[in-house]
Amino acid sequence: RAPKATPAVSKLPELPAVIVDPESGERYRRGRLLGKGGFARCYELTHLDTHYVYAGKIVPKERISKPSQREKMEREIAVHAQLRHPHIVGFHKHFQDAENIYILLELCRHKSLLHMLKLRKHLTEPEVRYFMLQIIEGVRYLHSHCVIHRDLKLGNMFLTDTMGVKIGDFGLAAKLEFEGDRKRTMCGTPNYIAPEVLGKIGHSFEADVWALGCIMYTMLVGRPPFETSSLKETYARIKHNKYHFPETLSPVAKEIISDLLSSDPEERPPLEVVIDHEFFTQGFVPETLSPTACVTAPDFPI
Ligand SMILES: COc1cc(C(=O)NC2CCN(C)CC2)ccc1Nc1cc2c(cn1)c(C)nn2-c1cc(Cl)cc(-c2ccccc2C(N)=O)c1
Repeated sequence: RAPKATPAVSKLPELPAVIVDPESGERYRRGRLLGKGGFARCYELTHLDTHYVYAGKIVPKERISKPSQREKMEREIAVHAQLRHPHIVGFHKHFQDAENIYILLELCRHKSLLHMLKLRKHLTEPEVRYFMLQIIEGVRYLHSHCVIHRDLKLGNMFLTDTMGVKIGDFGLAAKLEFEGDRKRTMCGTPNYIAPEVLGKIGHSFEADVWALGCIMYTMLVGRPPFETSSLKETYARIKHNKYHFPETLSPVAKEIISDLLSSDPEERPPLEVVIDHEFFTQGFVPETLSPTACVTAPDFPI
């Protein structure tokens, strides 16, 4: 029998070294590839006049040829463009040319919490207090603007020069249209998916609170609470709320994480209650963190 032909994956055309915004004529030098996510490739883009450096997400139009893919891209831009907050990644502008869609975002030079955790294995409680308080402020801002992020995860928590946290990647975000509105579908699979999203019974802001519980557990323990080698088993553990705490975790950390990981969305505390929990009020919170210290394992527990 003739050998099976390998499916041809269309090779993307080389991107130009200088990218021009057709409407404004502004030019950007394309620097190094920072990473890939979904259909996007992310490069350092330097404005040739101001020399300002952006994280430029570039999406080839041929990769989003279906109407549903185009609508998803347009929704991500529409949601992110309206947001402005110290703990939300800055949205500068977007434009397109014949081949690509370009989204210019705030560059976060210390990458993300995912990169940091990979170097550190797990973080200390003071560091988790420092990062969680900023992430919670960002999520409170989103919810106050009727936006559910729906894919809060360490890889979307970007770190600035001063180790500040900025929430990014609004590719799965949704805007609720009215009080009590609930979403029943989602195109794409969040990393820390809540039980009500799995059960397709309708989800809202509480799905983000669940993800915050997963993020906090992962930073302290070094692995996600429901992680297994099989997606089916992971989903079964989420549905049955099956996870364990290592003995090393303090009782207050266990208590707030358990609240955030309540199976019933209505039992998860509102974020204004979370920040008043003893874990955040009774423990040392660093004013600042040093970039170098953060990415090297401490010799002693701080
Ligand atoms: C200097 O700033 C950065 C350096 C690096 C870096 O050194 N990456 C190295 C990874 C290993 N390879 C071999 C060499 C490059 C990563 C992110 C940076 N900053 C940054 C990225 C940003 C944003 C703001 N700031 C925003 C907003 N979005 N993204 C963004 C966008 C997309 Cl499409 C992918 C990813 C992405 C990059 C890598 C892994 C994971 C991801 C991910 N999906 O988050 C990130």
